[in-house]
This record gives sequence, structure tokens and C-alpha cells, in this order.
Amino acid sequence: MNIDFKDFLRKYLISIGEDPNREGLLDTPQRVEDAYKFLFKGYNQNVEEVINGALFKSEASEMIIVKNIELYSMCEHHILPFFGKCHIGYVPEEQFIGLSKIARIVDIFARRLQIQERLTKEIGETIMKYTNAKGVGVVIEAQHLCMMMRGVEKQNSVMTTSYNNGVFRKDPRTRAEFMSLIDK
Ligand SMILES: Nc1nc2c(ncn2[C@@H]2O[C@H](COP(=O)(O)OP(=O)(O)OP(=O)(O)O)[C@@H](O)[C@H]2O)c(=O)[nH]1
Ligand SMILES: [Zn+2]
Repeated sequence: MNIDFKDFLRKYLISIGEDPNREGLLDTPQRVEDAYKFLFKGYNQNVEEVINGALFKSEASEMIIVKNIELYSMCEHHILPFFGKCHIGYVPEEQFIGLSKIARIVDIFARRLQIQERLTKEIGETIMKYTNAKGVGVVIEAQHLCMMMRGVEKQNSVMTTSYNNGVFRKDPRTRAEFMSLIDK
């Protein structure tokens, strides 16, 4: 579909009662287009290219945790931000993944229109697929602006979602170890 985004934005400004020709708004369509390219860049990213071969052989089989990865995404119902933290743990099977790549995988899926549950699952499934780990656990805690600045207007509610696979699903002790290491 060939949509001129700046043209659309000018119509959008008129529809909310604005004048797209007033000085302060003249460059706004271009700015929003640039901002959206960044916020939705996940649609054009390829997981393999992002991982870039950063998978390393390992004898280690202890749980690896990366916690407090900050996360910004956009809710698919209202196109408003939700933001918070993502905690990831995995038990490697002969290989581990470059540390930064875990955060990059979070961003590939966060930089799209999302619901928190699907985002959590997509991150977990992708780490599982590419590391071939014994198990993966993902917890996301996030606040949704669609619940804060409109709608029910609840400022302090935090949504927590989780995804467990492999030993994280089968073995309650592994899950408990993960939860205690991320202070949950
Ligand atoms: N489960 C889940 N719900 C979400 C997420 N983001 C937004 N929502 C909810 O999606 C629902 C959409 O409900 P609708 O009744 O169709 O939309 P609405 O009239 O704007 O709803 P209100 O927000 O209650 O005013 C709302 O309850 C939102 O809080 C998410 O990531 N996960
Ligand atoms: Zn929403």
C-alpha cells in the first residue's frame, strides 16, 4: 500500500482541530514520520542479522540472567506507549548468546505494535529457537499509557506477564530460582 505518511499526518492534524499550516506544526509530519520509523523499526529487522553469529560454545550449564532490560513498546489497541522492564533467564545447552543480543531481541519485538502477552512470548520463543537452550524464562513488568492518561486513568497499575519454556516450565525449582534471582 502506497500511503503518503506526511499527507496522512496533515489530515490527522486537521481532524483533531489543528491547522497543519501554522508555524509550529509545519515540520511535524516529517518529525512524526521519522519518530515512527524508529518506534516501529522492528518490522524491518531480521533476528539472524541482529544476532550476527554471536553464539558461543560453552561448558556452563548454570542459569544465565539478564534483568532490568528497559523496554518501550506501543500498544496495538490505542497506539500509545507501554514501557517497563524485561527480565530474561535461560539455562544454556552447549552454547550461549552474546549479552547485548538479548537486549536487541527484546527491541526487535518491542518496536512494533504489541500487546504485552505476545511480546513476552515472542521474545521467549526467539531466544529458545536461536540458543537451543534447556529452557527460557521471560518476565515483563510494564505500565500502559492507555490506562494512565485516558480510559480508567490508573497511574500505578503494573502489568506482569511471563513466558516459561523447557526446564522453566517442567521444573518448578528452576522457575523459583529464576524468580528469586530477579527479586520476584
Ligand atoms: N491484555 C492486554 N490488554 C491490553 C494491552 N494493552 C491494552 N490493553 C487493553 O485492551 C483493551 C481494549 O478494550 P476496548 O474496550 O476494546 O477499548 P477501550 O474502549 O479503549 O477500553 P478502555 O481502555 O477500557 O477505555 C483495554 O482493556 C486495554 O486496557 C496489553 O498489552 N495486554
Ligand atoms: Zn492501549
